[in-house]
Amino acid sequence: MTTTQLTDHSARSSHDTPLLAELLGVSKQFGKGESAVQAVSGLDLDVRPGELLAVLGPNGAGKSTAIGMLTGLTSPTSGRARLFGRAPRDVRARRRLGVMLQASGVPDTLRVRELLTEFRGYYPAPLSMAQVVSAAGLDGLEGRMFGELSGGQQRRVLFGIALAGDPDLLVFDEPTTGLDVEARHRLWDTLRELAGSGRGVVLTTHYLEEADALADRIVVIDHGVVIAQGTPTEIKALVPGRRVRAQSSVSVSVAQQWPGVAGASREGPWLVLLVASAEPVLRALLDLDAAATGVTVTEPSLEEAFLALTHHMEETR
Ligand SMILES: Nc1ncnc2c1ncn2[C@@H]1O[C@H](COP(=O)(O)OP(=O)(O)OP(=O)(O)O)[C@@H](O)[C@H]1O
Repeated sequence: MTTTQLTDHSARSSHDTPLLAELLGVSKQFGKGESAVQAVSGLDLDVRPGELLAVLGPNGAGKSTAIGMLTGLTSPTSGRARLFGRAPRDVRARRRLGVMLQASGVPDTLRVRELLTEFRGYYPAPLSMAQVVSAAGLDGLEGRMFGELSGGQQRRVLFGIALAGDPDLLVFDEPTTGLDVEARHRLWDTLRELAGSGRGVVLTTHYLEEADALADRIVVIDHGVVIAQGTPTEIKALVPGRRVRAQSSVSVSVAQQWPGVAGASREGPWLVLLVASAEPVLRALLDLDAAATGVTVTEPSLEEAFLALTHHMEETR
């Protein structure tokens, strides 16, 4: 996945629609009665040209379901999905969309070149074979059968398939899962290039690091609803600023009552707190337990910050 000469789409996208795709109060229920699962509840989402949008959330949050409704794979139980101002299943909208899903359904016995030729054939103005091969990092793999490729190579082919039609909007469901560090960073470069050329790019990810490194905007979904959205800086500002660790006999339930404590846990003798601001918490800790030792204050990892955000929302819901 190297830098390639992708066509500029900025003029193309913005003249006909300010939003490439939109979910308006969509809900999705799978099954009925006791076994019903409410995967998504009243969710709003929009994607603009030239924007890289990361949809973040824990397992089962509703990310894939939301993406499925945006791309016409699934119909909402209620609410409305629009793709280029049309119903997502309208072929005129679908022609401008490229999707890379987690599961492929691609026949193992087809060769990479055949696959790309077939998918390019579905679109009125596809990228050239050379552009797809270069953008997806498939040089040298064109003659290989899909089923004989490694997991990471197969992901790259799926990426190439998503790009084949030269779409205005690209949707990737966990595109970097299974890629090694180098391949992941190369894919990031290509995703940046795609958004930089005026296309809209939506990706779901579990990796905060990835969303932080790439996204113009992050939407955090949990239990089928949007619990936060904004730039990476805005999202990080929503979550607690410090991690306080101390050997202390103070219980987790007592510490949770202190102002600004968003998360508290115990690791053996250690009390671990995620806090908005360290000073008042340190004061409360030492007031209650003058014998507390080994006190440290550090930046929380993004993982901890994210868990605190989703957990906090759960408690206040
Ligand atoms: N076809 C289906 N039939 C029944 N339940 C489903 C179906 N698809 C999804 N679900 C349920 O809907 C909820 C949301 O699933 P979804 O796949 O959208 O989550 P996700 O955020 O993409 O998760 P992950 O990160 O694990 O991929 C889950 O509880 C899941 O079990």
